[in-house]
This record gives sequence, structure tokens and C-alpha cells, in this order.
Amino acid sequence: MRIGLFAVGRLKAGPEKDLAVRYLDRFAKTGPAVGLELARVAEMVESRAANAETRKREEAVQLEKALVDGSLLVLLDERGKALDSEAFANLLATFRDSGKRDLMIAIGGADGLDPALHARADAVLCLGKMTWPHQLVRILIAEQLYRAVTILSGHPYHRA
Ligand SMILES: C[S@@+](CC[C@H](N)C(=O)[O-])C[C@H]1O[C@@H](n2cnc3c(N)ncnc32)[C@H](O)[C@@H]1O
Repeated sequence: MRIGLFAVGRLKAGPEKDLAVRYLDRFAKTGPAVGLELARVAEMVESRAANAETRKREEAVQLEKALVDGSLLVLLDERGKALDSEAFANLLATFRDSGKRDLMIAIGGADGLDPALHARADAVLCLGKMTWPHQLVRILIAEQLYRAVTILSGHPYHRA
């Protein structure tokens, strides 16, 4: 299954980007052995509209355009469901075995993600109850994707 990571907002060159890239590279190298492939990392432009609802809608339009037809959609949101790393790995394996070819993971901007995306999401996950800046969320999900493929492949990186 091909996994795309889509984020509203730019990750500028610097230590946050370096760390996110490091984990995504590890994921890209380790994932194919367990049928998970990094297909794409894409950044959406943050909307400058006057109100939050319009900003979220405009950002969602960009995300919707980038969605591959028939793709599974996972949103990251602090109000979402908390999974431990093994459960996240198992969820990815279930999606992989579902017959769908693509999975899109979306990170919102300063206002979060549009309700229309929530309505069509296959899962809404949190990385803890606290709110993180999108830059840190990029690093956290990149590391958890890498950790998930090490769990699925029995690699000793993850020690329960
Ligand atoms: C600065 S947060 C936006 C918070 C926004 N006020 C809201 O209500 O969603 C930017 C993005 O980072 C992600 N994010 C932040 N904290 C998170 C968490 N604890 N779990 C999962 N995703 C998180 C979400 O995708 C969120 O849209």
C-alpha cells in the first residue's frame, strides 16, 4: 500500500525538517518489506482568508485535490482516537490488507482540519491529548510510521 503524507503549512529547512526526513527515509527503506511504501509527501499552502471556517475549507480543497481516487484517509487531530504504537502498526496492516492501494495521512494547519474531511475520514487519530505545532506532528507521525514497519517486520527498534 502506498502512503502519502499531506500537511497544511511548510516545513522550513532546519532541525525539524532534518528529523522528519530522517524518519521518513527510514520508513521508505524499511516499509516495502512489509508492503508499505512512502508514495508522497506534500505541503498545502496555509489559507490567508479572514475567518477560520473559510481557511479550513480552502485548505481542505487543496487536500481533496491531492487525494488519489478511492484512497483511505487518516486525519491527525488532538480530539481523535489514541492508539499505542502496536495498535497503529496493526491498523496500517489492516488497511494494507483491505485491498485499497492508497492511504493518505493529513495534518491540519493552525485552525485544524475541515469538518468535510472529518466526515469522509476512515480514522481520526491523536498523538496525545495535547496540541502540537504541525512541525512537531510531522516528526511524530514520521517516527511512528517507521516504528510501525519495524513492529510489522519484527525489527528490534521497537521494544514493547
Ligand atoms: C496547531 S494544530 C491545530 C490545532 C487547531 N486549533 C485544532 O483545533 O485542530 C495543527 C495540526 O497539528 C495536528 N495535531 C496537533 N496536535 C495533535 C495531536 N495531539 N494529535 C494529532 N494531531 C495533532 C493536527 O493535524 C492539527 O490540525
